Amino acid sequence: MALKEFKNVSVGYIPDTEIELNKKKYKIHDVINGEDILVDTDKNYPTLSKVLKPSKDRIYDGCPYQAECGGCQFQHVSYEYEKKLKEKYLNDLFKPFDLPYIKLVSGDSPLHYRNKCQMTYKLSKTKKVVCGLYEEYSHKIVTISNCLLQANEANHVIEALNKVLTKNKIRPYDEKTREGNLRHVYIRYGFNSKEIMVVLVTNGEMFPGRNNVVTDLKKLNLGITTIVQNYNSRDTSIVLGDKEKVIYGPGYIYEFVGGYKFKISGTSFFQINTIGMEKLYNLALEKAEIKNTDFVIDAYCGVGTISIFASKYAKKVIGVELNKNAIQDAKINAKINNITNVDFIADDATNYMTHLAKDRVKCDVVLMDPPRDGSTKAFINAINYLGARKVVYVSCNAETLKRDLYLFSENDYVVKSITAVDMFPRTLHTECVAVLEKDSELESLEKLSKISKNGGNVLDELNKKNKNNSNKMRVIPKADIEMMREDQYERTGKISSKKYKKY
Ligand SMILES: C[S@@+](CC[C@H](N)C(=O)[O-])C[C@H]1O[C@@H](n2cnc3c(N)ncnc32)[C@H](O)[C@@H]1O
Repeated sequence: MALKEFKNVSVGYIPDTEIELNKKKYKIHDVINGEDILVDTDKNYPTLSKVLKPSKDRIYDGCPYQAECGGCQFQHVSYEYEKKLKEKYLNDLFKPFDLPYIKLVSGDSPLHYRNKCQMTYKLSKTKKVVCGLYEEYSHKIVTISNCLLQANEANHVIEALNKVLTKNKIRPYDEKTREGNLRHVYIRYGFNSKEIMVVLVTNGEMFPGRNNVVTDLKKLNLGITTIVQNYNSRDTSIVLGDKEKVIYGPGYIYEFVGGYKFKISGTSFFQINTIGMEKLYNLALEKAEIKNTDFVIDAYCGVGTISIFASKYAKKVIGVELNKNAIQDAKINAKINNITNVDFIADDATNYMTHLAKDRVKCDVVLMDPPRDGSTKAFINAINYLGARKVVYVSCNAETLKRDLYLFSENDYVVKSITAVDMFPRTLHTECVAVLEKDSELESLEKLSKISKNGGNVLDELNKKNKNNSNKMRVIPKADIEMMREDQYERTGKISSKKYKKY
């Protein structure tokens, strides 16, 4: 083994360091700033062999799969150190906005917090059915029997299920040959309801041995309340296909959060950290300062969780979401919680907001929680026309949040604060709650000049624009509407011709 020593390595926000070997650069994972390390240079890709001088922040009781598994990035450091790194990253990233210090609020225990688990399958050398997560940047499956982030209940089901699958000679799906049956198993666990949903993702509808697997699983009394078969025969790395069959139980589970009951189907989005989720929503609503006369829009609403949390403060809440199944669940969720001031609409959020803006609808507060790739320019422009007093932007991707905050700043909105909630301990991710206010033009200009590289020029532009528009009720120019529609078309490939109610 050829070993090479690197002293006092330097690490940024992500716990890896860059080394140079034969004029090529390589990333070495799982190191801490200032450590001396020994690197094995024999392999195709050099790897960490030994830490010669460990940092005081290094821990040794983290996950045994950390070196190979791509699921976590911080299992080798103390949780305190991880939080410090994440907080520093966020404060540096959002520095141009000149905000109060961004605090990272802890979500929950850093271990066994995930209510959702998703495993991929293969045959072991001894022909047993085993499962695990992918290696970083690859589709090589690292066999895992007890993931430290997943709920213990889900780990128990996975362990028992693997034995049942082996006994019934189930063939795991092979990505290369596209043969075999079982692709993934996806589990949802209700920490509060104690209900468990098992989704067997198969390569198409045919699943020989399915009935025996289900019978054997039920006999084990693991607390499984429903089993669903999801068909996915596409050549894709997306886990779930779009067709499913309920094999046992109702096909969904319920979960209780913040005193509300939520119905969750296999394909609907639900926050993966149940305790963190309640903290996140309460923080977002505290920041939103909703009044009982307010019309609130909850965009990208999923199964309606934030809308339902907001309903007790607002006069009316509209939730909009692309996934039709999630909207069906959201409507049921409002009903089972006896909430009558919330409506849900299945549509692309940009499309919906653009139509509202076109119809000169006004709203008071916008709550938005888009997926990782963030929102759109047209969505943000539309909020300007809807005149929301406040926007609370919940984001699981700080980079796209930053991009979108710039777009808000080009409109009449000022970013007031960002608070982060550590919903995903031991991984690189965090959830941010950004608060924006429609503010006096003067303050917008001042902020914009601070954050823009060409502050002076933008100021002149805005001064001109504001002079023309001052004291006038805004009328959306036709060209702007076309621009919004085009932008929306780029993202979704379709424009709805639906007509919308006015509120
Ligand atoms: C991060 S999740 C938030 C869901 C919900 N707010 C929650 O906390 O459970 C983002 C949601 O946006 C939905 N979504 C994705 N693209 C969308 C679009 N273009 N328009 C509306 N909703 C969209 C997804 O289906 C998902 O439910």
